[in-house]
Formats: sequence, structure tokens, C-alpha cells
Amino acid sequence: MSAGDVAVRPIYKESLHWQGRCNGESIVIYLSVDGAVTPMRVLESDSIASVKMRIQRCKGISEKKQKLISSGRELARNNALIKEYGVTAGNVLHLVLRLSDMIFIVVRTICGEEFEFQVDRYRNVGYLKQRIKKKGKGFVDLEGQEIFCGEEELDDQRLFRDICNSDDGVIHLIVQKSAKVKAKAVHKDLELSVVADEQDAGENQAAKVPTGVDFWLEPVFGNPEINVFPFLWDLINATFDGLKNRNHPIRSSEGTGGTYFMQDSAGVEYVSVFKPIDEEPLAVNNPAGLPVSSNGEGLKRGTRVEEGAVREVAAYLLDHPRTGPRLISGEAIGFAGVPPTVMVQCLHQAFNHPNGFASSSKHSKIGSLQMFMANHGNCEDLGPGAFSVQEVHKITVLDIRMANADRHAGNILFRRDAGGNTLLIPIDHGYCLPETFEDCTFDWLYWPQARQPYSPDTVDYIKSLDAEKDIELLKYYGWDVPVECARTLRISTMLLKKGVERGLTPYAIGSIMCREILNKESIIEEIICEAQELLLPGMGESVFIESVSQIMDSHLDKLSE
Ligand SMILES: Nc1ncnc2c1ncn2[C@@H]1O[C@H](COP(=O)(O)OP(=O)(O)OP(=O)(O)O)[C@@H](O)[C@H]1O
Repeated sequence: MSAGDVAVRPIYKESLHWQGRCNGESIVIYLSVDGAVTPMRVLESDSIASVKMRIQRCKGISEKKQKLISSGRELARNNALIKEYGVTAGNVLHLVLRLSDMIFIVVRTICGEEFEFQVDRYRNVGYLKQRIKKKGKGFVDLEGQEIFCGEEELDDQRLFRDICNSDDGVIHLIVQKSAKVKAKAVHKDLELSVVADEQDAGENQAAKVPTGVDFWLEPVFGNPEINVFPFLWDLINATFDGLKNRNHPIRSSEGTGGTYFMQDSAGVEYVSVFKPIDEEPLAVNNPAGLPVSSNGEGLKRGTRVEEGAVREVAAYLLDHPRTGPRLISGEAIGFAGVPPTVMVQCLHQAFNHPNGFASSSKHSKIGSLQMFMANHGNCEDLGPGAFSVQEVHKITVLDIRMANADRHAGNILFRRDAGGNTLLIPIDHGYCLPETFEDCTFDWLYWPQARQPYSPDTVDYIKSLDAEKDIELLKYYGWDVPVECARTLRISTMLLKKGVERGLTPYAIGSIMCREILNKESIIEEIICEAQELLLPGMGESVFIESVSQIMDSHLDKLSE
């Protein structure tokens, strides 16, 4: 996309131009936010982090909440330079905001009682009152309850999204318990603080939606012989009941794709998360307005647009429980805790239908339906010190196996249990099993737990992994795994297994998979390249994999000397 495609706003005082920077290597690029475009002068040697800092200074958007995309690629590495991503004069940087959905509310009464709530920004004040009533019996009389913000009375229909409109997602209200509940300017002792935690083109091949219905949901089977696990049926049925009771899907403010929270039949809790393939980043109906991919490649190298859902399901299927394959044990949650995920088709007006909506199969969407996991935010909000070694290690095993190209801390939710333990929940696996290792990044690489050796239990789990069986399993579920993705799985599983045999830590293994700097190949890429050079015409995949194995051995032996 060139600057000519968009209307450019005049440069105003607090524009994104550098003040007093030399012109030597400076270029003008364009920043596009929600369709509004602002010119921005940068140096080609500026890092992505420094560009984000400038956007933060000029536009007041925290750099943590910024996702920058240029020419169909996410500028994911903060330490990489603008020029390394190939950004040149006149290019457009698309800024996608990652607003938090979940808001933590601490209600403190004058008597010193305290109640904690977690709501999302699309809930209203009436909903909070219901929650207060349920939790704090006798705390307030729901009938007589009124909540104020400053001098303004908040009516029951008011959404937290509209109250919590500051970028850092924090609202301070006051509760004055008199005959009524009142909220006004901040006062420490009487505080109700609302803290936002950081936390139709796609016509499908699925079965026809019954005529005359305005919503629909059913699983999509790649293989008609598959028996859907009972817990997945429960998930599908609970989601269906929510739709039947007119509790519509609610779009998440986070994320670059269309992600919808599906409500239960009472409209009180979320039961699942639906991600339609035609709304993925760079897909034709992406609600964030990102340009459509020019070559079908997804936001991360080696991934394809509209294949996010199949990868989400694959990550779940391959997250085998400790006790053995799910097909035998029937256990819902696996070693790493990927939430149960299933492929479905869903029809609803609330999804993004830029060309209009009609109750017909044509407008139903294929996508992944994942169990909604109650959480207290994501790992971007906490320092890694809060997590146990085992919790971090389970994520590292998953990411290494799946060669995850999108493991930033925001894609790990956390939940504290009553005993104060913090459980990590990995989500967002749409960029797993890429065809190449180029974009593999693991935020946990820099966490201290990654430098600890795996426990004997974890080593046993890793030893039990079998990439060939995994590929068969994915095929059985109907994903005709492309040869390149199967190769990725074989090589990453091999690396993990060989690594633990030599006592390597997740850090050591992960470092082999990730590029240290953007344009320098990682060790695993070098190994693959070396093996490719040895490959003679007519040699099959197994010979290639054997050659990778031998080269990998010699690299690892050197490492562990
Ligand atoms: N299984 C889940 N349980 C609870 N919340 C979830 C779940 N999956 C997603 N979410 C919430 O929805 C938000 C958006 O989801 P997700 O990160 O998967 O979307 P995305 O568009 O793929 O994001 P990204 O831009 O990080 O690639 C998450 O940040 C999280 O808050």
C-alpha cells in the first residue's frame, strides 16, 4: 500500500516528526490508525522500539499496546531496525491497538469490606450491580443502588468501555455508602477503583445451515469418523444455548483478528472464544481494517491467511495430556494447558459482514471455537518472577514443539488460585507450525525459569513425544498437513528431544530456534540449509530428515561440550 492510497492528515504541532534530527538517512513514512494517516519522519536506523516510544509520546498510546504492521508483516521484534524490516520512504505502518478486554474492579466499602470483580469492557453498570449482589450479600441493596462517576450518575445501561476510556484502562470512582451508592472524584479511603488489566467472502464447504434461522453453530469435521469428545460437545452446546437466548457474540478489543467472546445461556459468563478464518489478520473480512495479504502469506513468515483456525485446533490436539493420548484417556486439558479447541461453523449477524448479512449458509463462518478460560490477565502485566518454573516449562515445551511464531507474553493468560499459585494458560496458536522457522520468537527466552533444567517428569513427557504419530493424528482429524509444516514439526520435536537428552535448558534449545537478530538466520535455519545442500534430486523426506538429524547432533554436541 502506498501513501497515495490514503488521505493524509496535515502535519500538526505534535506531529510524529523528529525534532532536531539530522536529515542524513531520515525518511518519511505514514502511520495509519483506524484509517487516519499521519506522516512520520524516522531514521532508517531507528529500532521498532524507538518508533513505538515516539508513537507513545505523540499519541499517548502505550507502546505495549501497539502492534505495527507493514507490507503484510508484523514488526514484532522491538530490537530490530526499521530498515531491517525493509520499511522504506513512503511505506505505510498500520498501527493496531491491543486494548484490554478485562477490567478488574475492586469495590471497597466505607466499612473496609473489599470485593474483587473481573468484568470486560462491554459489560454495563447493571451487570456489575448483579455481581455485587451475588458476591456481597447484604452489602448493598440492589434496588436502591446508584453509582456515580464524578458528578455523573451512571445508568445501568452504561458500558464500562465508555467509562474506562483512558489508554491505561484505569478508572477511579468513589463509593459513598449512604442511602445510595455513589461514586465521585477519587478519595483513597472511599474508592471503587476500576483497573483495566493488561491483560463475506469466506464461503465455506461446511454443511448447509438450516433455512430460516438467524444463527447457527455446529462442529466441522474434516473426517466423518471422528467422535467429538463429550467436553467439546458441552462447549458447543453451551455456546449454542447462549446464541439461542439472544446473547450475541462480543468482539474482543484485543488482537489483530476478529475474536469473539461467546456468552452462556444466561448472558452472564463467557463460555467460548470464536475466531473466524475470514477475519484473521490480512484476511478479506479482517475487522481491524488491515490490508488483504497480497500473496496469501499470513502475518508471520511461513503461515497462510485463513489457516489460523486449523493451527489453533492442531495446537490443542498435539497438547497431549501427561497420562497419554487424549483419544485414550479422554482428558480435556493437556500438558501445556491449551484450552480445548474445535473447528466449527457459526452464523451470526454480530460478526464482521462488510457486505451485509443474510440468514444463509453463505454468511456462516468457519473458525476455531475455544473454551473461554477465566483469567486475571496476561503475562505482559506481571514480571516473570510470579511464575513457577514448571508453569513456564510447560509453555516452553509446547512452543518449541510447535515452532510457535507468536509467543509474546500477551498470549499467555494467568489465573491465581485460592492458594496463591499462578497457573499459566497459553492461547493464540494461529501461527504455530509455520513452514519456516524465520519468525519463531519466544518471550520466555528471557525469563529466568528458561535457564533452569527440565524436571525428570517433563523430560519423560518430552521423551514420549513422537512427531510421526502427531502428523498422523492431525491427518486423522482432517488436516492434510502440508509437507513443509510436517517437516517443521519433525525438526522441532527432534530438537527438543535431542536437547533434553543432552541436558539442555529451554533457553539453550529455544535460542537454537530463534533468530538473535532479524536478518541473521537462527542455528536451526543454518542446520536445515546445510541439510538442503546435501540433498540430491530424488531423495525423499526421510533422507532429508536423517541428514538434519546428523547435522543437528554435531551442533548440539559442540554446544554441550
Ligand atoms: N481461550 C480464551 N480464554 C479467555 N480469553 C481469551 C481466550 N482466547 C482469547 N482470549 C482473549 O481474547 C483476546 C484476543 O485473542 P487472541 O490473542 O487469540 O486474538 P488475535 O487476534 O489472534 O491476537 P494477536 O493480535 O495477539 O495475534 C486475548 O488477548 C484474550 O484476552
